[in-house]
Amino acid sequence: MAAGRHSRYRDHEFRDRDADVKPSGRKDYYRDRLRDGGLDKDRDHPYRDLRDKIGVAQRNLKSREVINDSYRPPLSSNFSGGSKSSQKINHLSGKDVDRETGELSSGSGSDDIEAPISKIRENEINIHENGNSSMDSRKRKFSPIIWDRNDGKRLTVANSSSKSSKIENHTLPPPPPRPLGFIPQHCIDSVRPSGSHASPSDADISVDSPPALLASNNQEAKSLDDFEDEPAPAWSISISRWADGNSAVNDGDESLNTVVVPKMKKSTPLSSGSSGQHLHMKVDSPEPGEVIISENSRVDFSKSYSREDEYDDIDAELYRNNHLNIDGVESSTSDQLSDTNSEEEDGRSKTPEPAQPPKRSINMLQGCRSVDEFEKLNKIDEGTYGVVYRAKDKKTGEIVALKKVKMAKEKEGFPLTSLREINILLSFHHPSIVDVKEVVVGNSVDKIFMVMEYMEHDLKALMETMKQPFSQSEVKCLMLQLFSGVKYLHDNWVLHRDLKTSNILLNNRGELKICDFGLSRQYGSPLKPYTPLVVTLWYRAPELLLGAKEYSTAIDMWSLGCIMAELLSKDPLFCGKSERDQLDKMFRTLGTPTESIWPGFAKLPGVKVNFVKQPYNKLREKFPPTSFIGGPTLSEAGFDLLNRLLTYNPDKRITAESALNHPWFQEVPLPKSKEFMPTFPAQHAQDRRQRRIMKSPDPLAEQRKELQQGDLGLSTLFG
Ligand SMILES: Nc1ncnc2c1ncn2[C@@H]1O[C@H](COP(=O)(O)OP(=O)(O)OP(=O)(O)O)[C@@H](O)[C@H]1O
Repeated sequence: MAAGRHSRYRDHEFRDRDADVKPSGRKDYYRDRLRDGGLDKDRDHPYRDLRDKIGVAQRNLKSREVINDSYRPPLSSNFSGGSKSSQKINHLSGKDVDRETGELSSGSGSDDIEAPISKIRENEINIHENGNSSMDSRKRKFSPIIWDRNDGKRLTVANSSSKSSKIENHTLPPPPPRPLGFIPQHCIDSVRPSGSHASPSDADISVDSPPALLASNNQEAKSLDDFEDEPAPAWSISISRWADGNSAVNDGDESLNTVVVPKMKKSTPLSSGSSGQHLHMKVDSPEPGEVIISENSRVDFSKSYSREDEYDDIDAELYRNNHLNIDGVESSTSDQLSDTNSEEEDGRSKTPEPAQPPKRSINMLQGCRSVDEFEKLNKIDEGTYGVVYRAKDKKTGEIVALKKVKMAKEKEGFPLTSLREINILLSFHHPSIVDVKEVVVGNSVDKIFMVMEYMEHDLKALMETMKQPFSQSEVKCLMLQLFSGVKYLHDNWVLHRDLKTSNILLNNRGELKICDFGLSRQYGSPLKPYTPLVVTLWYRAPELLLGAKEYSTAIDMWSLGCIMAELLSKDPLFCGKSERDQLDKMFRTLGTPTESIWPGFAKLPGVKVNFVKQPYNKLREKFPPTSFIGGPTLSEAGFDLLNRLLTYNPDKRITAESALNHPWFQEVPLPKSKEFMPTFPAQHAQDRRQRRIMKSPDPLAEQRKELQQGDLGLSTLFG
């Protein structure tokens, strides 16, 4: 039956697989609605091992595997989800049991547990199993060793499976070693002291200009880069902190945290003999002890190594400035930052240098192809961190998305946000996370592009073209994929921190993928203060809006609640114009929180502001069980899930794992199979952003504005 329906579907419904022909998506969409709850047991595995096609990425992937194998401790099987012991633990603990501290899971949520919902997922919905069989071997290639950052000792993993039906497991395991990104193994080998098992986070990279790059750049020099639609910044080394090239990078602290860009002018071809051209940067997501925020939120690696541990990153820097402002320190941010810098410089000159870990060098760009190997088709969008193009791989004809790392005003190094995004996306493999195939370079190393699988839509732009919102079964299909992707992120100690409908991509095979990891970061235990200025305003959790100093995976779950509501109604749930307005709108709908429903609420920095006092949760009015006026409706179970996502107390907010097992997904209408999701005309030729009607204030734009104003965004809430 299902197979028959499947093939009929294929006969009738054109899927825009090559992304170049426009199907009559609207017609398909409404016809598909009739198939709500239709199940398909005869599905293929859409997960395509794209990296196998891409030589560079494949090599790098292999490198990461080898790297991590070399770090793998005897405990590793406990993390794999495949060992008997871990199965036993999971069976004993049951599906509601909190995830074990430090457990690494493939993200399916059903690795080891036989539960009705996992059967549905495996046999009917076909969302997770696509990743499962392959995911076991393709999950993030991190070593499961947990490192204590302070002393570098290996930590054991507690089998604490405390049961709690009310408090959701947002407790944090210690972080894993940092991903090594696209670092070739031989480079690691060459710099790792023999027998050393130092945490990868200590590693440092030095980048030589790759032969492939050098060759291709000769060709590139002939013509202007196709993808240059903005004047490329002349990345003048002379104005860089690291202008001194080799001397700078070999100098004390700076050698550990420096990005040095080759001495190269825009159209100067690299010569194959340019062995002196190095790009030095930290291997990992540059978090601990290395970042000073500059005007453009870029990495200033040169100053950072000796920073205090608790203020060790761009987030912490922002947080510290917030904190100082809260305490009433009167100084403009720029003053503050320059003061901080000079203090550190002073400190460095007075205090004896601590022993530095051994320097590690790596050839980061080795093997990168040239962007000339792609034909630009059109610009898709221009965001805060980059311009995204639709392009065609000239060799394979494959349509891809190219995200160009924005460095327009970049004077001082590679943007932190992009570094994190590249690192995370290259090390993550999950059906619900956008796949970055490789990194390619333009005619100079200041033009770096991420090559991603092309997705026809983002949910924001898509919903703006839809006359009706998604049906409940479609929303279920989308939310299951979303929860699955977010569970994978959280299981791997990453907070996305910018989940919103424009960062959720959908292709015409019904596959949803999370993109834009520019604000994401690894988190660890104990929590450190991070900036509350993350997450686009409309999707920002109340604890962030109220200035909580520590936050966790629950912030992403709040965003998912806003997204679920938006998918059901087609309109953003809370469209605040400012932080205060956002809270106001939230409280008017969900009720003003109290200390009894959210212990600790009264102590949050923002609570002193007088907000509307509204004692009732009126969310049900927006999503009633039935509607005679055609508004969005939601069953009891659906409303329960939405309420659990939009729970004020972050400790009680539902986790991605629990959400995947929520009864809403088991009741009719059942989640629609991806195969039966509607298709929509791909509007390739249009810049999605220009089409957007409603935009939420962007967190990075906010941060910049507030940095310029020197009040770091607290003026609205903190006086
Ligand atoms: N792989 C992809 N395929 C198709 N479109 C994509 C892809 N990746 C991103 N896009 C489009 O480009 C837009 C911007 O991408 P992205 O969010 O990664 O950039 P950004 O500069 O970080 O944006 P923002 O300012 O919203 O944070 C997305 O909203 C989406 O419409």
